[in-house]
Amino acid sequence: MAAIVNPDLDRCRSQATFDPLLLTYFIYDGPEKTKRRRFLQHLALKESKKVNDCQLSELSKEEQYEVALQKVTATYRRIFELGLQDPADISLYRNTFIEGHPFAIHVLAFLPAVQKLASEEQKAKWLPLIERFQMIGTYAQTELGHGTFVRGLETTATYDPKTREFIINSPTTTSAKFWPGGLGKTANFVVLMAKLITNGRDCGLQSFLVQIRDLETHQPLPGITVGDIGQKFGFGFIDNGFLILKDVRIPRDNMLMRYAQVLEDGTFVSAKNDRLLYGSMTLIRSHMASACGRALAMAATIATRYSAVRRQSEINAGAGEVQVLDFQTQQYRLFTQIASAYALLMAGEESSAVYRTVSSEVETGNLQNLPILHALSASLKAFSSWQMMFGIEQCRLACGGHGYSSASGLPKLYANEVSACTYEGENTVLCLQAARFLIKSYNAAEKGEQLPSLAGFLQAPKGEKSRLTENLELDQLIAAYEHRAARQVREANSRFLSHLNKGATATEAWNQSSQSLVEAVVTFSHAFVVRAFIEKVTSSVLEPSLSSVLIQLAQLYALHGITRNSGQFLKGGYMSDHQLEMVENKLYELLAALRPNAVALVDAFEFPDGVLDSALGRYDGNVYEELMEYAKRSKLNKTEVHPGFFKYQKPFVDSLKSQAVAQSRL
Ligand SMILES: CCCCCCCCCC/C=C\CCCCCCCCCC(=O)SCCNC(=O)CCNC(=O)[C@H](O)C(C)(C)COP(=O)(O)OP(=O)(O)OC[C@H]1O[C@@H](n2cnc3c(N)ncnc32)[C@H](O)[C@@H]1OP(=O)(O)O
Ligand SMILES: Cc1cc2nc3c(=O)[nH]c(=O)nc-3n(C[C@H](O)[C@H](O)[C@H](O)COP(=O)(O)OP(=O)(O)OC[C@H]3O[C@@H](n4cnc5c(N)ncnc54)[C@H](O)[C@@H]3O)c2cc1C
Repeated sequence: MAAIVNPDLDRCRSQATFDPLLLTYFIYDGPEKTKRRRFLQHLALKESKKVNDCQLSELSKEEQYEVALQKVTATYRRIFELGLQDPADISLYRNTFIEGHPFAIHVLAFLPAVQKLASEEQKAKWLPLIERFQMIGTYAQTELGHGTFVRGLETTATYDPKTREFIINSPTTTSAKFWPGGLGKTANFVVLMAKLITNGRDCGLQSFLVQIRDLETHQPLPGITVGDIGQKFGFGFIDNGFLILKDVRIPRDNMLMRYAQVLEDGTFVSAKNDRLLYGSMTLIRSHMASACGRALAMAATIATRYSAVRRQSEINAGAGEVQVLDFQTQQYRLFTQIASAYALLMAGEESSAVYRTVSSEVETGNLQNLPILHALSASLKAFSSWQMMFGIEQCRLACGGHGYSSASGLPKLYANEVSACTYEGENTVLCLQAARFLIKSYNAAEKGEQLPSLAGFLQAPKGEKSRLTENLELDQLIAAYEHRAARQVREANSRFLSHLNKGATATEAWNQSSQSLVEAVVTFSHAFVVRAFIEKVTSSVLEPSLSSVLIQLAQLYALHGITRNSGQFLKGGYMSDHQLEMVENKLYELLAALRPNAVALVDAFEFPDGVLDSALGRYDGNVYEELMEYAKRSKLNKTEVHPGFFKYQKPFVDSLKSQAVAQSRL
């Protein structure tokens, strides 16, 4: 029987000025892919429930790990049975079946690392085993003492030409591998980053395939100490681990030898470019804007549906309590996050496309565009994870008290997803990497050299004024963001030069201008996202009713960024006070204009209830019934009177009672 939909939510849906199905097609690349998506999600949810219907967030870390392992093995069993081949189908099916799991790094980093770093011969030997989970691995780079500064890693791999083996050691406490996902209890192999020493010479960081556990007993192999690192902020279902290696011998063939090699006699043949070693990090970073967009879209769906159901306070006295979605402040909070979610999804498509182009060039030995890919993937990873982090928290706050309850699904979403600001490179550090590219490009532009299109905005003439009018011309919005980015890069460069001129070394001057450099990179990424959003919307063939709403959303995204960073747009008189005031007025107008479409805009993401896992974000809006059910399921309600009452509370109260009686007798 179809559930009765909350009437307020129903009315919101009927007010939409466009067909949300057309938007779903736009998001998921057409009717065919949407149909397939629905089919796979339906199948995954049905089967997932059969395997285990408990909520991971209600379990202890140990229980979460076990259930996640149970579910991920069932997921992949079904994936093989169904014969799913397309990576997009596989990740959709898996991510619907289970929210997170201990095989994540096997799939996302171990497999790609072997694909990218192993020779053809090595790939032929290992990939079939890895793909069929006969080898389960993780990516072991970070150590207790170093994550960011990869050149500072201390694990050593010393070549012994007599036995043609590498001897792997963790020589210090800080050299223990620490954090790799799946290392704690799951993996039996690692791709290990270690300092290669051969013929007495330190040849820098290289990658090695190391077996750490017996394939039958799963016991650590001799010389291996391995375990889980304990409770974390989120990600309870992943066993991030530590690993200490003592005189562990691996055959020479286990160095991943696609780019660099050690010959039998110990001669080192270096790679054409050392940075190719970082390929699997670049892969994940390139896809993170989409992942962040998805997470923010989930939060925005929950908070928007709830805000349509929640009635509180009156706007006009005596006219009855309104849906909280009618408050302008709520619209500002939520519609800007809906816009951000769409913006990150569009930018993610663009950065994945850049990844595909450049990585196929790299495959053919053309490394010319690698710095561009590195700068884009690093900066966009940082920008999108920061926007997502801020956005999910805004959505949670927008749900008032119930947003603080785990029933909302928002605390766990935040706790899991916020890690994206740290893993695959701490955000600030990645911004500083992208800053190197921008500063080099800026200086090249000053010399009149041709720039890659990604940095083309640096060539725009200085001293321009914004021509943005009340029509909110899309090209003028892009121009405003690119002008701002160019100016921030110029300012950061000037700061750097002024420190140099005062006698600082280049590295000191870089450090003294680094906050300014990070801000310049943020403005660069922001401009990239604004352009990607606008170009995607304007270059797609859309029904006018849909296109006008998406344009409003893109305008809202751009105007919101201008108002939040108005100082940077006013600098040098680029925008006038009048224009800024107009931008603010237009932003408020857009909030009102988008109000009838808010629920349809989030419905179009088509997150099934089983994926949102939120009492507040249910499609049918039966929020209060579900909150009450959730409360009743609390483990504390299993007994009417908790044993703690007799153990602690009553003795305490009684002791005070008898003391009071005793005192009254004095
Ligand atoms: C069909 C597609 C399938 C897609 C599958 C992927 C899907 C992914 C979706 C993901 C979404 C959700 C996932 C959720 C699950 C959780 C996953 C968690 C995974 C976590 C894994 C990890 O965290 S692994 C560890 C990551 N560690 C880091 O990132 C370390 C950060 N540090 C560094 O990268 C480097 O050390 C450094 C760059 C900061 C410094 O390096 P170094 O000391 O060597 O150098 P320099 O600063 O001197 O720079 C030297 C020059 O090299 C250039 N450089 C640096 N890095 C790169 C690179 N990656 N590529 C190219 N070039 C690079 C640098 O710019 C310098 O150049 P110059 O300026 O010219 O000198
Ligand atoms: C959930 C999770 C999963 C992970 N999974 C894996 C995995 O599978 N495999 C793996 O190998 N690792 C993994 N990691 C480790 C992760 O990649 C590192 O934690 C990350 O790269 C940050 O490095 P760090 O911890 O050394 O931070 P630090 O570099 O110590 O950062 C501390 C502070 O110092 C600042 N800082 C450091 N260097 C600079 C600099 N040069 N300039 C300016 N500021 C600087 C940072 O900005 C930050 O504010 C994971 C981490 C997490 C949280």
